[in-house]
Amino acid sequence: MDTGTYGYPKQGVKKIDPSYDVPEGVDIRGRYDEEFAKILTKDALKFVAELQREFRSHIRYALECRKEAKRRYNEGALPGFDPATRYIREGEWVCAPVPPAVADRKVEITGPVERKMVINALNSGAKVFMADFEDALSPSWENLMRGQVNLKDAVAGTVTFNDKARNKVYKLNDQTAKLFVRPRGWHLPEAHIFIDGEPATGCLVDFGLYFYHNHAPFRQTQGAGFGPFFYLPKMEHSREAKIWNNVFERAEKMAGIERGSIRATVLIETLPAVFQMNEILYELRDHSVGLNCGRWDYIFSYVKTFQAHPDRLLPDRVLVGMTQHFMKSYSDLLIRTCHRRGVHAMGGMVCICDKFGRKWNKNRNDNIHSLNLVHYKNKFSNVKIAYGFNKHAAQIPIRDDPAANEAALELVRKDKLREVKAGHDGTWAAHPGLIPACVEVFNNNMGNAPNQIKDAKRDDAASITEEDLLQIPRGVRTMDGLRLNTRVGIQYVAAWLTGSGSVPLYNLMEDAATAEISRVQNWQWIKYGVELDGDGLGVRVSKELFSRVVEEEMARIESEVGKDKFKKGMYKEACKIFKRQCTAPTLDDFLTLDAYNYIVIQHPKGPAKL
Ligand SMILES: CC(=O)SCCNC(=O)CCNC(=O)[C@H](O)C(C)(C)COP(=O)(O)OP(=O)(O)OC[C@H]1O[C@@H](n2cnc3c(N)ncnc32)[C@H](O)[C@@H]1OP(=O)(O)O
Ligand SMILES: O=CC(=O)O
Ligand SMILES: [Mg+2]
Repeated sequence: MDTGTYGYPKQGVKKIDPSYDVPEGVDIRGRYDEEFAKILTKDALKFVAELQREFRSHIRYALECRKEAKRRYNEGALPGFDPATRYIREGEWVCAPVPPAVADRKVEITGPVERKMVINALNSGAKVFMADFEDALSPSWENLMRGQVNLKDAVAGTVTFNDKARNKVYKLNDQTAKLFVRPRGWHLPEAHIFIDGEPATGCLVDFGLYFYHNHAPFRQTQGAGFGPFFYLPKMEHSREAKIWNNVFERAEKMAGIERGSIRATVLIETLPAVFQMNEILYELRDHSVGLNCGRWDYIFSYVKTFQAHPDRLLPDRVLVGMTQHFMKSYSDLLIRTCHRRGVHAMGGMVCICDKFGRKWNKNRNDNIHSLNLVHYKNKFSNVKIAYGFNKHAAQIPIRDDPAANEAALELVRKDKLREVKAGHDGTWAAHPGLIPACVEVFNNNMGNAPNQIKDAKRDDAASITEEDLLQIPRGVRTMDGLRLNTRVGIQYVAAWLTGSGSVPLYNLMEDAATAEISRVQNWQWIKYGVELDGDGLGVRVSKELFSRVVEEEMARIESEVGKDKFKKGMYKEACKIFKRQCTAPTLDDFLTLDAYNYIVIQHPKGPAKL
């Protein structure tokens, strides 16, 4: 098809729908857009289709293996180190040297591939910007394709954004962060691109299109001969890392660039993967720049892995912080593993880690509101319980309240101090407002050294055992926790359905990973009828109780966001999805898989369901 058929014909002539010029076997079902067509070129799609054809059976097999592992865990098995790969764990080998362009990664900012945020993130003063097609992005056709356009312009150095309402033009500074791109996880399909009659694998679309258009300029302007750079999410086993390694080799061959040019940091954010860290690095040893503690998905994965183990219930979400033994063991072992293999050990998304002694008093009564629990309120309004656990939350700046903002920043500094002292080479922040505080802590503790790979060997962590990594988190469960999970979960899904994959809720950052914790925790508590032992109420969670909590939290959301926004938003649909998932007899693997059906818009309109 030549480009002449794309446009709209002259007035009076019947409109011909423009369409993409596709290679054999590829069918684009997403809306046509001239800008998108510059990304969805025939050659770029040919590359994506080649990746899909070469790796689809490997991906299918890896996903089948996940199911098989789930079946074993559900029958009582525990994840652990694989005796068959002991030689890899015990062998003396190192990954390829870290490329000089990314030796220093002290502070990394993350964010969705939205145009203004891409510019702000690259200008933020962070060393790296992780541009996210994953936890922080709702994968609608528009978001994905605009994201590709934005990244292409960013790599070319030409990206601008005109905020007409504020009369402000955004453009890149002279000095910008280095770009890493995080494609979706293996499990997510791309329902707007069919290859040989099947939806494409989401991450191969994200990777393939980005790589195809950007590898050459990226290596020239950003990577000093290396790159592009990636973050790889949600893997459960080294066989998945092996697929990525092969994808990278295939891409390098296509581009005619040296093997080992592409580099990636793998997020260790599933419980099974913590036992595979050496094996994952080994598979990617020519393409690795380290591992990252994806702490939020990791907590989600703890619940998911132990979904059939009622003896391993999580306490309130805010209590599962980095000082819980299983979390500390995970981050310590990650540091040791990475440094032993010569690569970065990256910390996680900034959070509050606050020793707090919580008191029930009159000021907290709002949290037990209604549910006909007035008598409980009265009964317990004077009860004082000092729990002394850590409060754990993804922090962003608090506008309009300097004192609260300073207190939050202080907690961020503490979390970052813990990370840098433990030996992490860098950390994550979700907002530009947190970068100076994080930079200060890392610079103060690392001086001019770009990283701690050689200096923080953490040999003491060699003794960390399977028991350490699986230890049940301590803490209480409360009605507050159930309510907060519900209120946050529903609002997050509502935002996701309307195109926002990361949102500020109650002065904290929520994204797909944090929302997953809320969902699976509710599911677990309902499934096992847990007693809410933390607030002295002694109430057991049941479907009926949850239904009433949902009703009341929906009323609260409506009053908080206002009737108009509530009506126009997708709160009711979100509530339906969230409620169904929390009460399903078997746990859905991912919140976003079912929700994805709601955001697929195919052209010409066809059945959206996958
Ligand atoms: C568990 C994980 O996977 S963590 C990684 C995935 N999650 C993320 O990446 C979350 C990233 N963060 C965000 O999306 C945002 O910070 C939010 C949604 C939490 C809050 O966003 P907002 O409400 O817009 O924040 P706020 O109004 O304070 O923003 C102020 C300015 O900072 C910018 N900004 C905020 N966060 C970011 C970011 N992460 N990257 C770049 N710019 C940002 C805004 O665009 C805005 O710019 P402007 O003043 O030029 O208009
Ligand atoms: O992706 C990061 C996480 O914490 O999850
Ligand atoms: Mg994650």
